[in-house]
Amino acid sequence: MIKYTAIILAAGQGKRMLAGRNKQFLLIDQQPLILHTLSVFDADDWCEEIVLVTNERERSEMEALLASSPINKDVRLVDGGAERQDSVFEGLKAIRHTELPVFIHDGARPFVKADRLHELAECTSEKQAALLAVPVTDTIKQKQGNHLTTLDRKTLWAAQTPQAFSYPLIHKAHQEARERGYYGTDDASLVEQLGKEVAIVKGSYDNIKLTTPEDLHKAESYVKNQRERKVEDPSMFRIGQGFDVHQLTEGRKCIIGGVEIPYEKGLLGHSDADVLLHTVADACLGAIGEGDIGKHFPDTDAEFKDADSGKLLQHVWTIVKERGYTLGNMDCTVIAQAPKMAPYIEEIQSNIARLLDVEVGRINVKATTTEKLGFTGRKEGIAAQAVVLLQNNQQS
Ligand SMILES: Nc1ccn([C@@H]2O[C@H](COP(=O)(O)OP(=O)(O)OP(=O)(O)O)[C@@H](O)[C@H]2O)c(=O)n1
Ligand SMILES: C[C@](O)(CO)[C@H](O)COP(=O)(O)O
Repeated sequence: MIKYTAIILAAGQGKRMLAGRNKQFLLIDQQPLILHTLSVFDADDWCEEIVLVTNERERSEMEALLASSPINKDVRLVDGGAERQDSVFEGLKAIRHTELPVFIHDGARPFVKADRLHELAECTSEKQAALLAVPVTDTIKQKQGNHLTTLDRKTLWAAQTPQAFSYPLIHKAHQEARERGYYGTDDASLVEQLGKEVAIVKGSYDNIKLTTPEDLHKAESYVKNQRERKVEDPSMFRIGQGFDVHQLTEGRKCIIGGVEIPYEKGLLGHSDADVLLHTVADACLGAIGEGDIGKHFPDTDAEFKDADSGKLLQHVWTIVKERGYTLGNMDCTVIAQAPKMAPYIEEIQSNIARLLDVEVGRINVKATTTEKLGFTGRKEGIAAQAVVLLQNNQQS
């Protein structure tokens, strides 16, 4: 667990929302926007300190809102400034745990998820500066006069928040920007101005900033959709199954269950094509109702080209754990005419146990041929199946 502090910005006016008042107080699913945002950080054990930057004129209203809210953590209020950047600086001055990485987050982004916060914390503790961002999906044109230029979409990322930094670095970046009279539209840009690298942690397209009235409608339907998907009384156990196939081809490695198996052919795929770890990840996602790995790691995304499937499985497992589940047990079958799997089964079981940080006794891996029948029998490909049983600890 990497502890962090959070500055939540709510001192704007929300002019583009056209609501005649600061959008932070507008209701989404009968709860003010700012409470949705604060509750994410309130629920996150990694978050050690919260500073809420508010508008001087709205301070008493905000205090009253917090007093009657279900937020448990102590939320320290400070008055913001004229521009977002001024508000961040006021927030920075109020932070007490300056030894921890500081997250700067728009109060107007209520849908950021704990798994993104944790990946950001891990990245920041290593790299000093990081932000959540998503690849741009539209084609972006730059207009200068009447002249249009089309930018190379492959290089473009849409910046989100939180943006996270070591405290001394972001304090220095803000201090120097103030001295130069530079105003950026985000905090990472101030660090970029110092010539320092800022790392990207992939965010989610759901992490929208509520800016215009249309965003309010999107937020309402997002919350409604989340509520409908939520199982109010999650059962003690959830079961999931996975199935995957990869083609055997020359010139590729044959990696199964994280073990590189010597064989004349290897498995073809966008990632390292580890058919068994993909199956296990799918079974885990299936058990928590989170779709499949295609949804989380699209094979159109260059980031996952030749990706280590062990890392993908660990990411999936973080999501499972954050939902409060642990592994009951898992049973997997590798369906391969060749290579012979028996010599590698124990190593594969240990590998999966290590990736999930569980006892190896909870993992069973077996292998079968299909008696030379079908595509596996003809050695054209390898298939794998898995079932997992998850146990909900929050219930017990
Ligand atoms: N002086 C400011 C301006 C903005 N913010 C905060 O920064 C976040 C992102 O800004 P934006 O979405 O632009 O919010 P507003 O400034 O409120 O909106 P608008 O620009 O439409 O007036 C918001 O949570 C907003 O409350 C702030 O704390 N202090
Ligand atoms: C910080 C930010 O949310 C990243 O996308 C964005 O730049 C804030 O801009 P705004 O003009 O204050 O909405």
